[in-house]
Amino acid sequence: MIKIKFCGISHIEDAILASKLADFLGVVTDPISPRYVKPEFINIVKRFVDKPIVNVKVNGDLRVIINESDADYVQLHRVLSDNEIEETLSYSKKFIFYVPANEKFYSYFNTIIKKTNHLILVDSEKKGEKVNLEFAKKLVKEYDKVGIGGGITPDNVEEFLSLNPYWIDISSGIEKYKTKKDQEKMIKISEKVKKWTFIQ
Ligand SMILES: O=C(O)c1ccccc1N[C@@H]1O[C@H](COP(=O)(O)O)[C@@H](O)[C@H]1O
Repeated sequence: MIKIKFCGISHIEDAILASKLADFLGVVTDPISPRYVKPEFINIVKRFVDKPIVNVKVNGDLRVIINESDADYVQLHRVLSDNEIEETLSYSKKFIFYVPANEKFYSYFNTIIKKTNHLILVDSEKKGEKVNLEFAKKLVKEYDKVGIGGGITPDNVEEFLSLNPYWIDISSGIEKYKTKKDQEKMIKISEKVKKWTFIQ
């Protein structure tokens, strides 16, 4: 079954429901985000749920990010330098590498898959925009650990599932308002993913 990551979790009750419906829970600990929470929130969430928690970060030093919480994964939501990619090889942490959905980042994608075997998230170049699905489709075919994010909602999720990614990543599309998840939207997406797998 295609896996689900519900991202931008900032309330315990949302984390508890997400842990019943999704495979990964994302917590954004970068102050750049309106969904920002302190890294300590991850350690609190881990007391309530048994699904892997992803610490999503745009900026900051890798060593600091890795050590600031007990997250199971670190999602590096920026384009890394060659030195930073090399640096990730020295850590035992599991990473998610963000690849912006634009042809000009195809060589970056290739560098990551040659050097590492971590998860990759292909997501829109600009937050709030829909991902370039043609580019996402190409990456999904070339590497089996690609997830897709960027503009997924309960109403359009089938379009993303049809590319058969390893996982899908949803943040704003499951919100009631910024920072608060809409439980009905989370349930609707999870049901659609289950049904999709069943009819394939
Ligand atoms: O969600 C955020 O606020 C965020 C901030 C900074 C970097 C990444 C962020 N979220 C990631 O973007 C995807 C897609 O989001 P959306 O569904 O289009 O709103 C999300 O799942 C996170 O991995």
